[in-house]
Amino acid sequence: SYPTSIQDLRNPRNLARLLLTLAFLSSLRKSLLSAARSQAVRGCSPGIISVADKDAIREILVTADYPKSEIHEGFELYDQHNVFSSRNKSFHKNRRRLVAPAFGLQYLRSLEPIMQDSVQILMNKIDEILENPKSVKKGTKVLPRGHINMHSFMNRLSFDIIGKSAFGESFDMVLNDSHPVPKQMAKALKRSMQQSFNPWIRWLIPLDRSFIAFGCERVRTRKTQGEDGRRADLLQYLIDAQARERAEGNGETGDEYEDMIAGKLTDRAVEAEAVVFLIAGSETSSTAMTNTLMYLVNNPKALKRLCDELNQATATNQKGSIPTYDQVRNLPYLTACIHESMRLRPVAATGLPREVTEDTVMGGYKIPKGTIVLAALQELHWNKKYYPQPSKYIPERWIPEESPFPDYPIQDFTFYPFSAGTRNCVGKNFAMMEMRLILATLLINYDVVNVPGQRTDYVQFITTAFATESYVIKMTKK
Ligand code: HEM
Repeated sequence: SYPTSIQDLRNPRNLARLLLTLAFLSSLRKSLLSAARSQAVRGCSPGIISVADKDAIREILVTADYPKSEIHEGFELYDQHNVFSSRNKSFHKNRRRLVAPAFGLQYLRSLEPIMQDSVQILMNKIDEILENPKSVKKGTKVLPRGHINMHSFMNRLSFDIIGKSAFGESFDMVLNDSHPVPKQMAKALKRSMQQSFNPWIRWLIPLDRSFIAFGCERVRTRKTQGEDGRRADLLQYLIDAQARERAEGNGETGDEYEDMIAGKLTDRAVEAEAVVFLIAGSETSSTAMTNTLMYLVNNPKALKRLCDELNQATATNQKGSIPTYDQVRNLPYLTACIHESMRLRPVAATGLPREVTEDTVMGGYKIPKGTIVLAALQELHWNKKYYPQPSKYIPERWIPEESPFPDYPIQDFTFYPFSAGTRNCVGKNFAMMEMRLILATLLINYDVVNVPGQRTDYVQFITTAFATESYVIKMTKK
């Protein structure tokens, strides 16, 4: 029942109802006006199109390099552009120049111990559950002996690794699964995507951005510790880059807005970039690792061949130990298995939106200025012109001398799991190192077997995720 007279409004619940309705109507009016405006601009053409043609995708991402769409502003943290969200090319160029060296192979070497320690903790936890299936967190479903929810553990492990790498502190998700930040973040990102398409939702449920405050607090603590707090990690790289910029006379002017637009590494910018690493570098890696394990347990021949390769490469290691990155970085079959799973299930499956800046023609269609285009990566990766038997997991197709499809060598510009062009994934080397080390460690130390009858369909908010948030594998210690 809505208020019908001024007197009714004395009741706070009625007043709240009226305000909520007005907010909703105003937001709806805005959405309709904006839709009408775009329709007027474009005539009858649609506002958003999904593009799967190889040349058109290359044009979107590389040659024309269309700017990211307005939706990316949902990733601005504390009104700061950042390397992921920015739509401004000169800002992005400057910020990327400052951030990218942190992901150079040289610097990543220093993160190897972080990854190794984290995967050791994971192995300890898996061993504990194999011994006693009830030792999962209270309230979590107890699975039959030997069954491990790999989706959950990959997710928790990738948060621990990025927590340690970007903030110097693990979330201890593998151990306790109770830190509020990963859950808050996942929820906020999902909602932020929903809000981008339905702005009125923000009136009903405001975004919980407490995970950003957490990240900023950690950055400030590290900075106040000075040299005593120095560690070899991504955050330290940003802090050192800021000091270098200041020492070279490229520091801030003091005008907050000007500094932000110019891409200067202000204190706020360092905080924003560290939080972006957390957002961009957690669920992406964990989904890619779960996908690879899922394909392997469903393809025992490929699994056996990979285990043989890994065992041979680490034959001199003690039983139960973790390989070094040097032992696993150049293994062709491991790389092929990861590539094949990222071909079949790229985490940015539908592509992220870009905006066409001038009238153009793509694949024979006129595309008016202002249209949002999505590079449909999964469609491209499943095109049988480039990948025969596209729905099958065949790692050998990535090894030219062994490919069952010698007439179909892998072509350039048909595989974009990390996107391409100026906005490609800056964390690609980090992700590949993490995936190689973790998958190798698990497969060297455990026999893994498929548990049939599970749902494996997925949904996409910003990146793809298992719809059931679960994928169980049967494991036995070797
Ligand atoms: C398997 C794991 C990963 C995949 C598949 C992946 C994929 C991608 C893709 C497709 C983009 C382009 C997004 C767009 O077009 O808007 C991207 C951008 C980005 N990724 Fe990753 N990513 C992964 C891991 C990581 C990690 C571990 C980090 C950091 C630690 C990271 C940091 C970033 C950043 C900062 C950007 C924005 C780059 C820019 O616009 O200059 N990613 N990633």
